Amino acid sequence: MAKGSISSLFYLFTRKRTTFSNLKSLLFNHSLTSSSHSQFHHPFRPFSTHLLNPRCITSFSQSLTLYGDRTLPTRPFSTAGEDGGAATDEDSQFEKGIGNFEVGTKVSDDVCDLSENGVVLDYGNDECYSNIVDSVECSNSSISCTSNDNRDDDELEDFTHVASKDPVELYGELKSVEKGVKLARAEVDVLTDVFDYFAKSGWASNQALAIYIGLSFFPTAAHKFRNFFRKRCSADVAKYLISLGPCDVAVRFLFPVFVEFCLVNFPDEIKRFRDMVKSADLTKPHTWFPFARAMKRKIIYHCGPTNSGKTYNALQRFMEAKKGIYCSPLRLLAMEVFDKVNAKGVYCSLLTGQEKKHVPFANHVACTVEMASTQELYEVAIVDEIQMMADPYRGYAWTRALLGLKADEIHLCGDPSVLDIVRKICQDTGDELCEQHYERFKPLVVEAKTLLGNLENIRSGDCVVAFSRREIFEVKLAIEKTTNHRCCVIYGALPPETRRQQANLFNDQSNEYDVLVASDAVGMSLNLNIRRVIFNNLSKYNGDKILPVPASQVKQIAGRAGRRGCLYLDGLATTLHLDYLDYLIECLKQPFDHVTRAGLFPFYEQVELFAGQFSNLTFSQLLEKFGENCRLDGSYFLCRHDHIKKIANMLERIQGLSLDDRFNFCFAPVNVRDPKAMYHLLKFAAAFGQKVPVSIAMGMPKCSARNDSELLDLESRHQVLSSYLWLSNHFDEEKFPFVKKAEAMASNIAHLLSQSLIKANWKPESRNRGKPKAVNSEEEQTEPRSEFILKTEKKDDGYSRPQSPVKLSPETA
Ligand SMILES: Nc1ncnc2c1ncn2[C@@H]1O[C@H](COP(=O)(O)OP(=O)(O)OP(=O)(O)O)[C@@H](O)[C@H]1O
Repeated sequence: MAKGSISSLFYLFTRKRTTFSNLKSLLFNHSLTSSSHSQFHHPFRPFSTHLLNPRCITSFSQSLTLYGDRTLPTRPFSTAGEDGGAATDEDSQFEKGIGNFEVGTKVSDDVCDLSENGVVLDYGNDECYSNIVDSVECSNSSISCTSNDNRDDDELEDFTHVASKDPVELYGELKSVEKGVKLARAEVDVLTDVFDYFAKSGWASNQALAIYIGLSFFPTAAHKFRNFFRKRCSADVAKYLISLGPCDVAVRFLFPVFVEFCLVNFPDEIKRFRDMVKSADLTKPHTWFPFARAMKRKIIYHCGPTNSGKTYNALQRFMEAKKGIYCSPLRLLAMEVFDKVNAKGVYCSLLTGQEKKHVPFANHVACTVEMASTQELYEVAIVDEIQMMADPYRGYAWTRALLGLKADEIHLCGDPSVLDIVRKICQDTGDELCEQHYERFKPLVVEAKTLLGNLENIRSGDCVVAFSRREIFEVKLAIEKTTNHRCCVIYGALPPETRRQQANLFNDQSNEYDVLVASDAVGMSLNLNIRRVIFNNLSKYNGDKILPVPASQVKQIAGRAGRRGCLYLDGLATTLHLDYLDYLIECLKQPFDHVTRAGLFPFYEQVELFAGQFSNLTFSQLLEKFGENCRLDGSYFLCRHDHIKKIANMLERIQGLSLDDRFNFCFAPVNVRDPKAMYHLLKFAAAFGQKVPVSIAMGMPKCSARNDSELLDLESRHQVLSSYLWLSNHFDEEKFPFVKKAEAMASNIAHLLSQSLIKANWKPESRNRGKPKAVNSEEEQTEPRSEFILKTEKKDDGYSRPQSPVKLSPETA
């Protein structure tokens, strides 16, 4: 008997007694020793790569170096959504992958015909296949013999001529064969095991990604391949595989033939998966703006701390230019620039998500950064607060502006934290970068005495900074109770008009409102007559836990004191309590962070392209899948979009919305933690979906707030109107015919809010019971009430004294 046959029989004898798990451990042992038999079984053959993606070649050659090692090669690209960790858990990956791609899968005729063509053996159907697998899985007997990997050399037939066969040639031979060799049932069982092993191979499925066989489609492809192969394979090839048994060596022998098979038989599936991968490709974002790339742009980075004249200088160039755009992080700032520039005789329009104020003959526009046009040509563009490109939620808007603005000169204003990343981006875009470094006009002095925990030490021109709405009103109440000072308040949930009114009230020296109590919303660019910034505390709730306020933010806020042009010579910064002083000093001493990645988010067109690959996913699932599958360069991160998914989920059951509509609705500015705002958004979307004019469906309060819940109600109502106006600007205006009414209502409510704040002297309530509304910047956050109270010390005056962040978090100790 030939050596090969002996070894086959030997294998066949043992396989029936092998449990599936033992088979796995056997294979594990086998793979550890596989290098030893590679020398006589399978001189590793290069397979045809002329049709393959270069990635395939790279990853395949990587795998060569790992040959005989159990480590799986690095996946060529991120497909976490499909395999969820294929490299580490082959079985679970196999389970996960099965069937997902089956929907709509079209197998070419050649493959479909196989079942009717030249059937030699009778177990090519799925039932038989699963029975065979089951029989292996159900067997409980343990292994009592060694695997074929441990056989003596002289037991083995020489299969070098098979092992070294060119895969294209081998595939050609298989294709041309009418009828394969007739095998005994036991031999067929072995072959089935070999192909079963192949179908479950993490290595093979991973490598197949390089020819765009997705992980979910891989089992189907492997199954078709098995049918094809088994019915057409020649005696020597069959014997060779039987002699190998189910092992990595067999997988590596089969894989190149499998590649040829897939390229011929699954062009549609390959194209579909390639399109999906391509559509989730966010690499090289600078190439998304070919017109901007065709321009010779000069980037001027005005780089320095707060109050150093960066924006002032950039605005000088803006006003000199024939045509300019100013991109602001906040509506409020866009409005300020709009007013300032027009006051200087330079016609300038205003464009924010909520309002369009077109000034006749204006060539300039002040807009919020998300609204910046990448179509228009400008002489000068300003992108203010450029460090926001690292913002986890909104960073993409700054990145887009930097990459896409078509302007001869682009002035970036911001701190140095994103300087490195801007340098890198300019290298990619080929733009000239010119750095202008600035120093603060006035020194910032830290008052070591602090307020010793006593708000009676408040002085005129002080700004107390607190990090939640509740705290702001508590502090205001305490100051007004214990001193003769009156307080203005500024926080993110207030409409820009109200914030502006409060800022003017504070800046105006002729009234009694000489103290400001504000959230970190005060940190961005507002020009305020602040003598001293006092941190009420230096910890804030980040939506998950209470953490120390980051040093960059502390600097930005403290920097508001003593701005050029204000009444006070020096800028002072201190804390309410001595406990915080060290942390404040530490923050102010710290150099700026060096951010290495900028935010990115796909355009609608990219999401639409991606959506084309999946017919049955909801928009939220689509975003999830995109997030899992997208590829990014090392210089970028995908911006967080939890709030978008939240809205997407809420709108899921609304009929009549296209993908485009959903995308737009999900970007509407709404506090996802405000049930009233969410409810109205849902109503707007429902009406829009029914193709009826979207009405505001909300009454107008008659008077200013008399308590905190009425104040909260006004804030919510303003936000609903703000969403309505935003939607009217992002959809066909005919669908939102009550714009004028919404504008009037919003303006009235902003006025009522201003009036309410002047007399507000009540204890703060929370919007959601147990979850007080935080007011930190534009991105509102909430904090768990119970946790917060737990971490504060109640004082006799009813004012809560928070603990030092150093005590709250060991990270800062
Ligand atoms: N050359 C100047 N002449 C007159 N006023 C100036 C000059 N430079 C700056 N200012 C004023 O100084 C204040 C701070 O300037 P600016 O807003 O440009 O600083 P910044 O560095 O951009 O600060 P931030 O980062 O906080 O916005 C502004 O009120 C501005 O009008």
